Amino acid sequence: MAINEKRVAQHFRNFERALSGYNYNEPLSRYLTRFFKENKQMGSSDRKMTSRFIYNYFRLGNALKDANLLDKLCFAEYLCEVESSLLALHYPGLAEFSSESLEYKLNHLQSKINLDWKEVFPLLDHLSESVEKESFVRSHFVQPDLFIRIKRGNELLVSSSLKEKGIAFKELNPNTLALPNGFRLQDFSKLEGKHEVQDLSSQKTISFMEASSAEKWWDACAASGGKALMFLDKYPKVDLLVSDIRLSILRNLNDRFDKAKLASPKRQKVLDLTLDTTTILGKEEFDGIILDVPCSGSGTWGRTPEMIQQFSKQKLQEFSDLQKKIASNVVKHLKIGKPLIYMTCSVYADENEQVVNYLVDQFGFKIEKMELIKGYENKADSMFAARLIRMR
Ligand SMILES: C[S@@+](CC[C@H](N)C(=O)[O-])C[C@H]1O[C@@H](n2cnc3c(N)ncnc32)[C@H](O)[C@@H]1O
Repeated sequence: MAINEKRVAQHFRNFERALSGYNYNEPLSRYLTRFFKENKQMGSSDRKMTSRFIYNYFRLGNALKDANLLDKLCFAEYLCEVESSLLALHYPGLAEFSSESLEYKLNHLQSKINLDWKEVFPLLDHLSESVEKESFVRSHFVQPDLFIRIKRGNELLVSSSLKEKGIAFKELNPNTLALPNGFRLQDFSKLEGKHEVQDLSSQKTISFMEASSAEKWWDACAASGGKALMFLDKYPKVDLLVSDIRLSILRNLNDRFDKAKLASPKRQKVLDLTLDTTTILGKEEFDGIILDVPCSGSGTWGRTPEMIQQFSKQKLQEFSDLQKKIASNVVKHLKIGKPLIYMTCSVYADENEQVVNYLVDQFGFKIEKMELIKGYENKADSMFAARLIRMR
């Protein structure tokens, strides 16, 4: 491979500039969109390389903290790519092994430069017990897939349209497809409203939400309705109340329902679940509550690796306290004998099993089903879900 040294140096300078302007107050993807808009002189290959470098850099998380920027990027390129001009230029000895497995390359860097995989991801000793630590950490060097959930009744139409266009996809079940990352679904206007972008593990949580037609349910942290859309696609006759602390996000929910050509849930409320909910809901009780609580999002950091360096024990404690408070406040609105579906997109026991155990101890819930859904085995996010029955 002939290396254009000037181009490689230019790509590295672009990366340095993009990185130094990032202040972590917004998602990296949004920052980069703005950065590219403000730097119109950058061509498409410059933009592509800057994105690649900055994402790969963040994938190293907290490892190699003392290494200089160029070295760190080279090692990240080694782990994340099978071919890299930057690596070939600066570390030709490593570049020779670029096409080896990730496991091999991690071991190689461990022996060569003391890279310790245990330093990549924060607070590994807090992970839910069933997470296999090394595989989980390793998964952060690979970009997850893009998953869609096909609305019931549209399975054939969506998959045949993609086939017609020669798009390679994996069918995981009739309603779930994995697509190559970066695939521009928005270019397929014909398919609008017939599918939702939704991670594989998130789709799996539907098995925790078993409901019956005439029931009344509450999605208490509905956000823009990812779970609500999935729930009502399966249980269209359930009477669903959706609420969130943010009014703006409920507007997004309505937009998504409009696009999906589904009637938005009739009952919507802005509700802060850390406060007394009876002022708004009175003594209302539900046949089921979906509680997809605010969390660290640590099961999704393969998509947002910029978050890895920002996390701390204190933040974890704050999330765990908030989750216990929110869960405690919704319990009184659940009928006895009915399920609370507690969910996070976190891999930390403090936000998962520990909150469930708290609910069991404080309110006598029975655990019907509980699982850390291991997305890292399928190029997907990891999530936690539990179906808890109120016994008293
Ligand atoms: C993990 S997201 C929910 C995702 C959503 N269920 C979905 O599937 O798209 C958590 C939501 O909790 C909301 N939230 C945060 N603090 C809250 C509070 N104190 N009371 C109610 N909702 C809160 C956030 O606004 C956020 O939309």
